[in-house]
Formats: sequence, structure tokens, C-alpha cells
Amino acid sequence: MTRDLFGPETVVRPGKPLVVAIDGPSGSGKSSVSKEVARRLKLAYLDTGAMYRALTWHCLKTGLDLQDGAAVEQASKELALELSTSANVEYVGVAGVDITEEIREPRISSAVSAVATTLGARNELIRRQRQIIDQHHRRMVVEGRDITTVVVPNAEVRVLLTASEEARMRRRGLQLGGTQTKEQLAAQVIHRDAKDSTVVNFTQAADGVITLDSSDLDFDETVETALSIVGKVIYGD
Ligand SMILES: Nc1ncnc2c1ncn2[C@@H]1O[C@H](COP(=O)(O)OP(=O)(O)O)[C@@H](O)[C@H]1O
Ligand SMILES: Nc1ccn([C@H]2C[C@H](O)[C@@H](COP(=O)(O)OP(=O)(O)O)O2)c(=O)n1
Repeated sequence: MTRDLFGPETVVRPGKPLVVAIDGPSGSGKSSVSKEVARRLKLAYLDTGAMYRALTWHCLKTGLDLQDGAAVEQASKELALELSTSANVEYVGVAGVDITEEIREPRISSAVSAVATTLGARNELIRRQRQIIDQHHRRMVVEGRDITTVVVPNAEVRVLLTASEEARMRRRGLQLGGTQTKEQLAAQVIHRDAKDSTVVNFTQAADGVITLDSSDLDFDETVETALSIVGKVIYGD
């Protein structure tokens, strides 16, 4: 399988469902790699983590107690979420307020696990995710923590994108412009994963899920490997 298969004019499985589900821990490259895969395959793109982050932003904005599960669940149902599903346009909003940048800030990263471990809120966001995937005729790259196992376990392509702790912390540190100490990065990457793992398993590939370890790959190599996995699964080559 070579990149030629997915040259600029290629549409894979035209008119048929093609969900590429990508799960993995923080900093493994899910968002950046998924976006590029979506561009190359001309598929829509769904960042489910952005949904948990937007809900967290809203809860903090309204002064809600994140430990109050019933209140967080209620907030998830009322959330007026606006989300870009194009890999070329990054936009996350709540009721007309652009929060695209703000949801990536460390204060949201530190609080998001409390929301993501609220099962009622998860159920609501999972319901919305499935609705969005259907609205796109199931032609979408979807990334998160439970996409291969819970949201779309019957996705055509299922990938667990991993990388060593060291690589993930280094990448997140660079991404945040070197503003974070090692301890702060560990809190945002390693400790958050540990908390998130209490409700979803994204450390080991479930049956039928292909593991892509990006520890020793650069970004382009990781994208090429992800595309070759799609090629293998769809065309068997
Ligand atoms: N294979 C890779 N090698 C080096 N850097 C990478 C690789 N994959 C992603 N990155 C970079 O690492 C950072 C974190 O990636 P991101 O896609 O935000 O991860 P995640 O969504 O899993 O948290 C980004 O700056 C991204 O460009
Ligand atoms: N499908 C998902 C997606 C994200 N989450 C949770 C777990 C994370 O702490 C937050 C934010 O996810 P996000 O993918 O934006 O986080 P990273 O960019 O990988 O650090 O949401 C989840 O529980 N289930």
C-alpha cells in the first residue's frame, strides 16, 4: 500500500460508509493525525474530546460543581454546542461564543476528567456523537477514547494510536510553547489519562482494533502508517 492510493482525486468507498475510529491517550497524536487522514480521504472529522472540553468550559462558566453528577448531566443535555466537522476549519462554540482556543488551555485540561467521568454526561455526548456521524452518512474520521469500543464499535477501520509517555509529554510541551513545567505536563497528560482510564479503556486495543505506536515515528510517517492501515482493511493490500 502506498500513498498513491490516496492521491488527491481518490475517494475511498464512494457512497458507502467509511468510519475511521481512532482512540488513544493524551498527546499520542489523535487530533493532528486524524485531521490529516480526514483531509487525505476527503472525510468529515469529529473531535469528541472537544465536546468534553466544551461541556467543561460551560460548567466552569456557569459556576457548576463538577462533582455534582446530576447537574453535569443536566448541563450536557442543555449544552448549545457548535462544532466544526471539517478538518480544515477549527471551530468550537457554545451558544455563539467562540471557545476554540480557550478549551485547549491547561485550566480546562485539568478539569475535563471530572466531566468525562460523569456517566450521565457521557451517555448524552455519545448520543450526540452518533447523531453527528449519521448526519455525515457515516463517512467520517472520529477520534477520542471510546470510539473503537463504545461509540462506533462497528466502524470500518478501528485504530488505537499510542506513544510512549516520554514522547507524549514532549509533544504536549512543544505544543504548549514550552510554558509548562515537567510536573504540569505530567498532570495534564499522565495523571489525566489515569483518571480517564477509570471509565474507558484506551490503553489496550480491543479485539479487531489495530495498534499504531507512533513513539518512533514522525508526524508524516504516522499519517502514512494510518493511511496504509485504512488501505489494508478496505482493500486487503
Ligand atoms: N508522530 C508524531 N511525531 C511527532 N509529533 C507528533 C506526532 N503526532 C502528533 N505530533 C504532535 O504532537 C502534538 C500533540 O498531538 P495531538 O494531535 O494534539 O494529540 P492528541 O490529540 O492525541 O492529544 C501536536 O503538536 C502534534 O503536531
Ligand atoms: N471520546 C472521548 C474523548 C475525550 N474524552 C475525555 C478524556 C480527556 O481528558 C478529555 C479531552 O480529550 P482530548 O482528546 O481533547 O484530550 P487530549 O487532546 O488527548 O489531551 O475528554 C473522553 O472521555 N472520551
